[in-house]
Amino acid sequence: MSRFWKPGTEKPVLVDDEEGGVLFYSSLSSSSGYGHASIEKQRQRLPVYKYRTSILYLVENHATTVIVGETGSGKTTQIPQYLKEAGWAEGGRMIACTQPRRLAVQSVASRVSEEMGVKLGEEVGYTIRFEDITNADVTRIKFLTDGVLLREMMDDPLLSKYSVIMVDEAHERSLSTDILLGLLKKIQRRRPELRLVISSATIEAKSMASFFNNSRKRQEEELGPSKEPAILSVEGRGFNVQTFYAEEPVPDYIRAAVSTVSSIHDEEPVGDILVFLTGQDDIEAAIQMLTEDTEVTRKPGLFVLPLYSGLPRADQDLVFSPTPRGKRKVIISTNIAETSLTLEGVVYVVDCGFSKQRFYNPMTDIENLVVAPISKASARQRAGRAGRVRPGKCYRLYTEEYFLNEMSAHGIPEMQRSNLVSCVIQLKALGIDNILGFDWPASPSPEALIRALEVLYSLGVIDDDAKLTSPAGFQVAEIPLDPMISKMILASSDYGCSEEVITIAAVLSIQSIWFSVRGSQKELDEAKLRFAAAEGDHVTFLNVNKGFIESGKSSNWCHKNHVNYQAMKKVQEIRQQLRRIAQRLGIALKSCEGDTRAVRKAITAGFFANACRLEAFSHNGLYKTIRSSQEVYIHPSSVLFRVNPKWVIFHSIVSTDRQYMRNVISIDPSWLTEAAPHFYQHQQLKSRAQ
Ligand SMILES: Nc1ncnc2c1ncn2[C@@H]1O[C@H](COP(=O)(O)OP(=O)(O)OP(=O)(O)O)[C@@H](O)[C@H]1O
Repeated sequence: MSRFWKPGTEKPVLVDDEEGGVLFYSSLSSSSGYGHASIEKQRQRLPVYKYRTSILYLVENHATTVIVGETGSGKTTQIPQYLKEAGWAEGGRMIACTQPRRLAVQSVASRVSEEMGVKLGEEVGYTIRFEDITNADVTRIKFLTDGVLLREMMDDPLLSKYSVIMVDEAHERSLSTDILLGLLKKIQRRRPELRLVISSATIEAKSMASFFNNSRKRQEEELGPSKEPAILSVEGRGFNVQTFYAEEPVPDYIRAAVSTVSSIHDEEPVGDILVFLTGQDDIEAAIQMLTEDTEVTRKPGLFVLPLYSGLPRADQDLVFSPTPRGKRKVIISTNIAETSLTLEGVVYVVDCGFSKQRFYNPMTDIENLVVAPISKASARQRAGRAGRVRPGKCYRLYTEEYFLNEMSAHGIPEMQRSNLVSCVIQLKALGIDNILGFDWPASPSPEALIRALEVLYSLGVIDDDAKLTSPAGFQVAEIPLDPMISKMILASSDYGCSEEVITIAAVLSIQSIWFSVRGSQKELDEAKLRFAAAEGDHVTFLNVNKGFIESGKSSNWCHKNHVNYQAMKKVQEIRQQLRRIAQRLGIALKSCEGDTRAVRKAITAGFFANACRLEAFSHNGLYKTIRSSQEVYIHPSSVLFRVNPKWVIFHSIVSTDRQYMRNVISIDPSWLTEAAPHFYQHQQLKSRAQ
């Protein structure tokens, strides 16, 4: 196909054989105007339909049912509807279906409402962070992120309004999914009438079922549903997806992805292309290569769209819009498009084999976001974005040998590679006191838990008995952000700078506000200099935001200043949401009118644990963290790169050849003891200062 593909290796790895249960059915287009009878027919052609009776029988008779079925077989869109049709949403009860990602929640909710012929937000609705499209009186099927369901437990610990909770894409093992699974198991003991459905295309069904096996622990086994989980395997898939592997390892996956898109466009029949890369930077680089004016890469007829979580909603929605006539859509995405999504026109998938993943080391207390190889389960999910409404092709930018012999079957659960501060505060807010003894689907390391407790104690969020403090602990738990950011917002109230700190919190919630284009680093650096503040990146963000507002939120202004217009729009959206939450918590909205000392003190109140000091006599900008003496450097993207103030605080770490601090501000060390006297003793800072 292109120089990356070995002719003859067009083995359809994902299907059994030509006759292997391949079903053909025509697509239900969103704008098709098909009648309800036609929709019914389409639903009946999905592989899961043959299992409708078995699914309903198992849910009726087992507290937990684990359902495994190929991507596109109909689990997400159909099972909630079957449950509703069978009466599980009668008497004011609701059916919940969780997804790890916001985008998936929105898109499946809108699909299901369309299939049911109802208005989204009425019988079928969804809730994601900061957005609730449901109606408490009429919504019967509710799609939501697993994080949102966890938050609902704060008001309703037994989730009493739900009769069935379907945890979809459970193979992802995100932090929130695992906390949710642990808590649902607890709830089941108190609510025998609650039913759980755990579903995925690639889950280890047996181990999930054994986690939920409560049968030996209960006396009243004869009463109610069986406590032994049922496992159901849905056979059959939608359409054939042929898989192609790279002939040789690929040295530069962005270039390889671009070249594969070019080849598909030149040689393959119509159909949109979905490309998986790792993050915004990769995506922007690929888009630039695909649209730059050279004969090799510029392809007329391509309609290229980015897709990543930091993109404003309206721009994300473009990927679902019909492809313009005579064009081929190319969606270049992070793994937010990996699960549950059906992008109707997509026929070709290009998988780079990597994603950005968190890795936390409790010894150094450093969490990195690193580009790491994906698992086979992820690769299958990515391939599964093709073949949903017609046959498709998946191009893997790695060799078949690598896939078969080196790629791990499943990724490491996020619980075992994350900083657990957010997780612990959520459990505390739900009254789970014995965190170390909690029944986890995969236990986190005790060191990581202890580190998290230490940090929360120092933030003043938990007390000597490890209980949430009042009001600070409860307020921090209430803000749906990382506890360190939430604490920074709370502290801004004391320092009279909540407006500025809320802007900073909004900027820190997205990947980057800068528009970086390969080959124009110099121009970007120059643009940054126009806003650079001697105090560091956070204050620089305030300057950029001010410029953006003063320009009348102009895209032209952004373009001239190498600022990402989409990102700035998103910042304004998040800002408004955070202001509303702050008001609810009684935080006075106030500007410090340029008092950057106040702003930095508020940041220190949240991020004191990330303090570092420049090593004495360091000529190359070597810093050490105060807590664990880890060697770190200021990232070249920071305005403090080469400025090297003596004391700094960072927001996050990225690892490449070294550990780099991203988003850095300079501080006065006395603020550390002021903000966290338990964490830093004067002595410790003094000895470090020498
Ligand atoms: N928005 C949509 N437009 C057109 N067809 C759709 C849409 N959403 C779903 N479908 C059809 O319904 C099928 C089943 O989708 P569904 O999301 O329920 O499958 P799934 O088994 O949950 O897949 P996955 O494991 O990938 O999430 C798709 O393969 C597709 O044919």
